[in-house]
Amino acid sequence: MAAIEVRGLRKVYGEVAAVDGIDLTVQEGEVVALLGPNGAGKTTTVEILEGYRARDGGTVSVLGHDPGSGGRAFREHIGVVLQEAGFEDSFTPRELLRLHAGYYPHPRPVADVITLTGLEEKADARVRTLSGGQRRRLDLALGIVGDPDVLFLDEPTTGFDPSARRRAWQLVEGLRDLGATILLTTHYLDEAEHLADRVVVIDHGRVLAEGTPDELAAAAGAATVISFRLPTGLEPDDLPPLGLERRVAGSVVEVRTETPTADVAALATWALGRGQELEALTLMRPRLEDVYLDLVGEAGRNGTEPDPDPGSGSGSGSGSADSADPADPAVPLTRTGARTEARS
Ligand SMILES: Nc1ncnc2c1ncn2[C@@H]1O[C@H](COP(=O)(O)OP(=O)(O)OP(=O)(O)O)[C@@H](O)[C@H]1O
Repeated sequence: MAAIEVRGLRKVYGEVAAVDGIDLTVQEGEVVALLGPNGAGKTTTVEILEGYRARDGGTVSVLGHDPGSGGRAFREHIGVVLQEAGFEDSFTPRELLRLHAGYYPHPRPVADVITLTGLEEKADARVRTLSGGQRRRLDLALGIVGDPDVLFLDEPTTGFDPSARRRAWQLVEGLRDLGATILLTTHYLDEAEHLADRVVVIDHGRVLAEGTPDELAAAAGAATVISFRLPTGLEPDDLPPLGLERRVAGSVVEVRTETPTADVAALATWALGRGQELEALTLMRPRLEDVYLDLVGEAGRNGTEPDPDPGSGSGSGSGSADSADPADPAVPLTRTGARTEARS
C-alpha cells in the first residue's frame, strides 16, 4: 500500500514554478531519495508533504491524510528532520527530547534515542554549546522520538563527520527494518545509493527519472566496467571476445560490459589457462553519480556543481512567509523552536 501518494503537485512563487507537476508514490516501508540540484524543488515538495507549506495544485495523501489539513492525527504519525532547524538553545537535548516525546502517543524512550543518535556525551549540555554536526544529530533525534510511521529527512547528514554519517545510515536502516517509510533528500549520491530502495531525480520542479539506482543506470545505458592489467608478454589481441567495448591504455585494459558475470568467467578461464594472475583486476558497477550527472548536466542547474555542503542552500524556505505554519499547533515542530518555546 502507498504511504505517500502525490499527483500533479504544483507550487508557484511569483514567476517561478518551484514544483511543476510532480507525481510521486512511496510504498509503505520503502525508502525513497529525492535527488536534484540546488533549487530543483526538493525541499518545497517535502515541506508540502509535511504540511509546512501550502500547495497551489495537485493532490497529496500521506498515510491517507491531506497534510494541508491533517491536524494532530496526521502529525502524530510523521517525523520530520528539516533542512534548517533551530532550537531554544538554553534547553539540553534530553530536555527537548522529553518535551517532544510528550506530544506523541507512543514515543521511543528518550534514552534510546540519545544512544541511537550518538548524543550521549552532549545529552545534558545546553544546545547552544553543541557543534553543527551535533545539532544535526539532535534534529535527527527529534525526528525519530515520536516513533513515526513516515519519516521525512531533508539532507539529514549534512555537516556530519564520516563516522556520524555511517551511524546515521545505520539508524535509517534500522528504522527501515522496523517498517518505517522514509522520504529523504540528499546531495550525497553515495548516501542515496546506500540507503534508498528507489531514487527520484527532479529538476525545475519536475521528475526527470526514477527507479532503483540499478534501473536508472540500465536506462541510461551505463555499463559495468571490468579493468585489469594485461600480463607481460600478452597483447590485447590475445584476449577472448569480451563485453561491448574495450579500451586499452598502456597495459591497462577496460572492458564495458552488460554481462559482467560471463565476461569475468571468460577472462578468468583465459588467464588461468595461461598460468597468469591478472593484476589490478576490478569490477566497477555503474555509479549513480554518473547517471545523475548525465541527467542534470555536469555543471548542475545554475552553472555550479550540486552543492556538497548545502547548509547554505538556496530557497530552503526557512523563514519564508508560508513555510512554517502547521495546521495543528498542538504538536511541536522541530524547526525554529517556536512550538517548543510556546509549550515550555
Ligand atoms: N519561500 C520562497 N519564496 C520564493 N521562492 C522560493 C521559496 N522557497 C523556494 N523558492 C524557490 O523555489 C525553487 C525550489 O526551491 P527548493 O528549496 O524547493 O529547492 P531544493 O531542491 O530543495 O534546493 P536545495 O538543494 O538548494 O535545498 C527555487 O527556485 C527557490 O528559489
